[in-house]
Amino acid sequence: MHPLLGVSGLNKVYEGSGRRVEAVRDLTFTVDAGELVCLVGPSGCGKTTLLKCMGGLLTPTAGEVHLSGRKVTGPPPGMAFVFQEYGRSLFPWMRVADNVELPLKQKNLPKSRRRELVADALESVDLSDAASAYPWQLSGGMQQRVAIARALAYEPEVLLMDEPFAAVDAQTRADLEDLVRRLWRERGITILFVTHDIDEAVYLGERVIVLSASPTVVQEQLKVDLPDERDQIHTRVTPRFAELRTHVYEQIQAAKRGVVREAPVTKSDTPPLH
Ligand SMILES: Nc1ncnc2c1ncn2[C@@H]1O[C@H](COP(=O)(O)OP(=O)(O)OP(=O)(O)O)[C@@H](O)[C@H]1O
Repeated sequence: MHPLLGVSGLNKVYEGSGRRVEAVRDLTFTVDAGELVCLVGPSGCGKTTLLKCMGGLLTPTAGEVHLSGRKVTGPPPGMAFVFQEYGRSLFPWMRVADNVELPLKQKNLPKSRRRELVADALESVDLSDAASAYPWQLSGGMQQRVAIARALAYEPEVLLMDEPFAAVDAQTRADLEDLVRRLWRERGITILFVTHDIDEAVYLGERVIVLSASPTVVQEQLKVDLPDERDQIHTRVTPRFAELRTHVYEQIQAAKRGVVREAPVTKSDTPPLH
């Protein structure tokens, strides 16, 4: 079976204004259909660059991205994004429902189907009653839920999320994390979630891919063997959660010092239970 998403030998060099930055050196990993994978790495390690290459928004200098066996050369129809800056990703002059509906207009769906998808997505993020509000009338967390609804309504195969909760307060963030896990379980979407927050990566992911400092390679892949049912109060205080987060933390520290593990990439590479 082919993985749904494949990144092979990805390299990205930015050149211009007398500056040459090798943001991503050599990245190879795959994501299976229905997985929820978190990518975590030090600040500036090229996470956004990687997601933009995966989403066909940037052309890699070398290497390839495949979605369902097809090479990505531009934004693929089966992918949706949620970015960190919800304030900039929603149109302030459009009502919530219109913001959610906008990308669907490219899909040539009848108006009635579009309305159905919008209503369903807003209900999923618990915002049905905000359909006719403007984004600026909502809190930051609510605006990010609108951005999530817009991505859901599009019915993507893959959802790419780039530090989507970095700008909201801690309590809202916890709620949004639980929302992502719930939507993932209910809808069976494949999710690639980028974060620099180690706890968030371990709490959310079924697998964590640790990236090195720039120029970036995969430092390690770690299977998160926490129970499927997770909750903010109990999961985060389990000994296993602490072990996993410590392990990822150590890997990131090693990555910052430039120590790459000798056998970095195995899916079953989970620190032993103590
Ligand atoms: N358009 C660009 N032109 C030149 N250099 C760039 C460009 N975009 C990113 N870079 C450089 O590439 C490197 C990786 O940047 P990127 O934004 O991908 O990292 P990141 O891991 O997402 O960062 P953060 O965690 O701080 O959001 C940085 O050194 C950055 O300065």
